[in-house]
Amino acid sequence: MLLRHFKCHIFPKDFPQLQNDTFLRAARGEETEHVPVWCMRQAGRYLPEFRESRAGKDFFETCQTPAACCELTLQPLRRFPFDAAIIFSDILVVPQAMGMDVQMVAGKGPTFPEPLKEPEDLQRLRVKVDVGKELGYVFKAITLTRHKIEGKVPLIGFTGAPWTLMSYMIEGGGSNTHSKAKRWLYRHPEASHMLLRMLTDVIVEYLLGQVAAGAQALQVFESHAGILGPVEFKEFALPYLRDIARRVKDKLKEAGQDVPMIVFAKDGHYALEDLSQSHYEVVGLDWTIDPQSARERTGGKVSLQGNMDPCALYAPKERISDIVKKMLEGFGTRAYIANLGHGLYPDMDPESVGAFVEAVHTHSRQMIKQK
Ligand SMILES: Cc1c2[nH]c(c1CCC(=O)O)Cc1[nH]c(c(CCC(=O)O)c1C)Cc1[nH]c(c(CCC(=O)O)c1C)Cc1[nH]c(c(CCC(=O)O)c1C)C2
Repeated sequence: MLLRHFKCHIFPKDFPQLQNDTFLRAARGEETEHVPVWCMRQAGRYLPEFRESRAGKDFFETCQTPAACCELTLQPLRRFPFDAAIIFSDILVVPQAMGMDVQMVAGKGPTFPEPLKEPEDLQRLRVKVDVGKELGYVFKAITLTRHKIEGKVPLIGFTGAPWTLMSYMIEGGGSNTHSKAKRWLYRHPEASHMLLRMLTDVIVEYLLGQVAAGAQALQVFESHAGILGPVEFKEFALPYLRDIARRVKDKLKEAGQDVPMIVFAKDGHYALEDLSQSHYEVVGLDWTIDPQSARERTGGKVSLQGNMDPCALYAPKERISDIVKKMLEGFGTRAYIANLGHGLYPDMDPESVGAFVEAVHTHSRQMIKQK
């Protein structure tokens, strides 16, 4: 069913031609004239126009309104010469599609009023999720944005990874220890695997639907990798990350499509070697990893993305420029996508973001010319 859905959606959309494919080429390890750059949470509260658009509106209602998602996605591009855009949405729309209630509580963040407590609670989840019906609003937002972006830069689709989503579904929201979710791993390993498999199935369809709708790259956020150790990561996170990439790629190949995939496992430095052999073209890095050692440990198998400490944006402009230069020297200019090591924070100065983008472009152009 999916492939049919797929084929009839991929071709007739007549999207404007892509003008800047630097990000896609870097993802594939090809030469570029400058290092491409984008920021996680670039569509976010550090922009006054974002705060104005979001004011007084429910967060998930905004996610369900394609025109609003499109506008929020495009806002940062009007200010800065980013080389990619990421669709405005949230990772928690997947648990919603599986039948869970998630609300955005002011001052607290996303909250599940009835989190999963015991394995029996898995029965509350939808057995078969109709992804087109439940998440069609994301696909519409992607298609609309692909048109409105006018081919300026590629559009990235995304999802949360199974372990990260599982931990939210059990914790009921953000957590410092994630001990409720980790309790499942140690006490209910079979039910944990069952939930992770259910999530994986939905995520695969969700990502394929995003590509069919117009996404030109896909990022998988394993934001809670750091709460696991190497043993648990190998058992409860890595197999599902691999399965997602393999299944998505197999289906895309059948449809004659090739879309680069990025895996970002926050604080998962212990898994870097494994991640670089997980069928993703790009491995995203947080700032706790030294660029050179990341290159050595991934052995030239993948492109790398990251990893300036977001807090470096609090530094004066000249210092940001120096930090960027060092980062570029560490990673090298080939097979590299500049980004922060995690998302932008709401109190960051848009001008510093501009300085970051400019420093990446200016220094990398110079370095590439001197090669
Ligand atoms: C801007 C925003 C988003 N989500 C949330 C906000 C802030 C709330 C608001 O603006 O009203 C709530 C929002 N959504 C979430 C949180 C974190 C909650 C917590 O764990 O405490 C918050 C505050 C959950 C979430 N949501 C997301 C992640 C993975 C990335 C990461 O590690 O930060 C996670 C963990 C993904 C996400 N979320 C969002 C994007 C948009 C595109 C972009 O990056 O520009 C993306 C990619 C958008």
